[in-house]
Amino acid sequence: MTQVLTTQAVHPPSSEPIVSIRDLQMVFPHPGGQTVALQDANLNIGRGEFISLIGPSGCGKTTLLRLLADLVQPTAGTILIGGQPPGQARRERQYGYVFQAPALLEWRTVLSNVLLPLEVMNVPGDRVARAREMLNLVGLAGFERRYPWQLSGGMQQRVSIARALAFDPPLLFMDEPFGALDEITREHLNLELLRLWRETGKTVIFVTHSISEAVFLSTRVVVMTARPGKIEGVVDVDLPQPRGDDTRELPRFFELMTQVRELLRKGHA
Ligand SMILES: Nc1ncnc2c1ncn2[C@@H]1O[C@H](COP(=O)(O)OP(=O)(O)OP(=O)(O)O)[C@@H](O)[C@H]1O
Repeated sequence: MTQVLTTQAVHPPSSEPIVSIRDLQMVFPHPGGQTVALQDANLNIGRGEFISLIGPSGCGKTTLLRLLADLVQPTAGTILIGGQPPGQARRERQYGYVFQAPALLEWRTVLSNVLLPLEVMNVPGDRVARAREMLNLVGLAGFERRYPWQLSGGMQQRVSIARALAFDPPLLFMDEPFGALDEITREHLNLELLRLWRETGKTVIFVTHSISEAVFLSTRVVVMTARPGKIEGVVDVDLPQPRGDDTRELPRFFELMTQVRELLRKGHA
């Protein structure tokens, strides 16, 4: 693993990592062979970091998120989330998960989509107030009674972020949440996400295919390589905070994009 620069996080990571990944390996068997989706992955993530995972298609980014979320079990290695195995972290609702597609229930209103996980888990307290608060946080106050099909793709993805935040988890896993959106909407949601990250102090692990999105959002960019999926290097993003549209004009922004691109090329080679 290559350390390229020093970390400059807005929420300085504590000495105790919130996520610790050690010698992680994931092999999927298939008829006639096996796919090594992930090999020798090692990474510590500090509380309050914003980590992007970037790499070619099939390099194991989603697999890594699914392993962290206890949706699949590794063939070797260990993961600790807040010092606990992923299964325990899941039971304690330590993370929210935002998928590439918003995956909202079409027959439920925006408010009741955000309420759903609170209802399913029978969370005590004023659930409606909590759901409204989350919708407010993602800029959707006033849209509570709309249905998903009445919203744009970007707004639907905001609803799914509000839903993932309903339990107020310290960690947010996001798998290419803005991949299907046009560039301007994506840039707008990037700004919104950074605002949310600053206001809440959550730790975010974000999968993307976009170099500029990764550099703009992150405190560190983890570059992965395909077949077998490995961590090629980690770029520490020392751009000043808070970031805004002018961040994209900084010479340092372009330098960091070049560093990420070079690591990606190295991985491809
Ligand atoms: N459940 C599964 N069974 C068998 N193989 C799988 C399974 N899940 C993933 N794989 C394989 O593991 C590899 C990594 O897949 P993964 O979806 O993690 O990649 P990715 O980097 O997220 O790709 P993309 O950028 O295209 O979303 C791929 O070769 C994929 O075919």
